[in-house]
Amino acid sequence: MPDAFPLPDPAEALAALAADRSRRPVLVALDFDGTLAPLQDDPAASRVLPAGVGVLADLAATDGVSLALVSGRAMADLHLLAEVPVGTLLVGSHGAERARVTPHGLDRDVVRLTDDQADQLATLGAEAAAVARGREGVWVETKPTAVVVHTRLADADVARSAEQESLALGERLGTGVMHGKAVVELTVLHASKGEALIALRDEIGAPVVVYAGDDVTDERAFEALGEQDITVKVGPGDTVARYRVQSPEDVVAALAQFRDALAPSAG
Ligand SMILES: O=P(O)(O)OC[C@H]1O[C@H](O[C@H]2O[C@H](CO)[C@@H](O)[C@H](O)[C@H]2O)[C@H](O)[C@@H](O)[C@@H]1O
Repeated sequence: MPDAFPLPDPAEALAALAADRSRRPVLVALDFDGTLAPLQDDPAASRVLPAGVGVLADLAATDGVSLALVSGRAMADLHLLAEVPVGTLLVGSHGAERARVTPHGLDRDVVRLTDDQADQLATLGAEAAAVARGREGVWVETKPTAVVVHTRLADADVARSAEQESLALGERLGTGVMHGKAVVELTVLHASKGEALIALRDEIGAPVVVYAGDDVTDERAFEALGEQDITVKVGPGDTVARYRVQSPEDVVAALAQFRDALAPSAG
């Protein structure tokens, strides 16, 4: 099916960026699920595409490039599943968790909830479990700052009613609500991929950010970036990104081309 909103492929913009040494360091920031890792019924089965593993390692080792993963995943989950190279910056829980991969494990900021927030998380968990109860294929994931109602395995009408109830629950008891791909996420902390990305860019002093993502939460990141940045929507759907590719395989191919174009001028 043709895209309702056709957007150019990022290849040309990435090639121009690679050729321009004045625009370093570049922050290459990537979403995980649906961007580097194809979507799975079981979130524990998600992995970076095999062809992407080496490309990420090469980018992380390239002078003038900082690599970051910016994900809704809980930090521990992201670190375990993504297996990214030392030096990679990790943003988890949509911005609520931050870490850097070191040779000895994660150097991380631990999220501390107030007593009230911990109570709120427990209540959301219990109420979300009540939404899932009796609905085949609906289940609840618990993260340090959120609970997530998953509906990917449910029939369409079951999924729809579970998502509607979850959204209402979030409005009633959550601090934030996010409706992603077959998930409704109910959070007890305000967090945004956009704010996290801008904080990373400022810390690194990157004049250009390359960001790719596939889901509605990635729109917060696209919105936070500017004309000088390269924002890439993965797959179909409305977006404020400037470029589009169709799949995680396309993301890896674009990153490989970027890596190759950077190489001659890296020394
Ligand atoms: O920001 P992301 O890296 O894209 O993470 C967002 C959510 O990812 C996970 O859910 C999504 O991926 C699952 C595995 O492919 C899929 O089953 C689910 O339907 C997707 O929504 C994760 O489970 C969530 O906690 C993340 O917020």
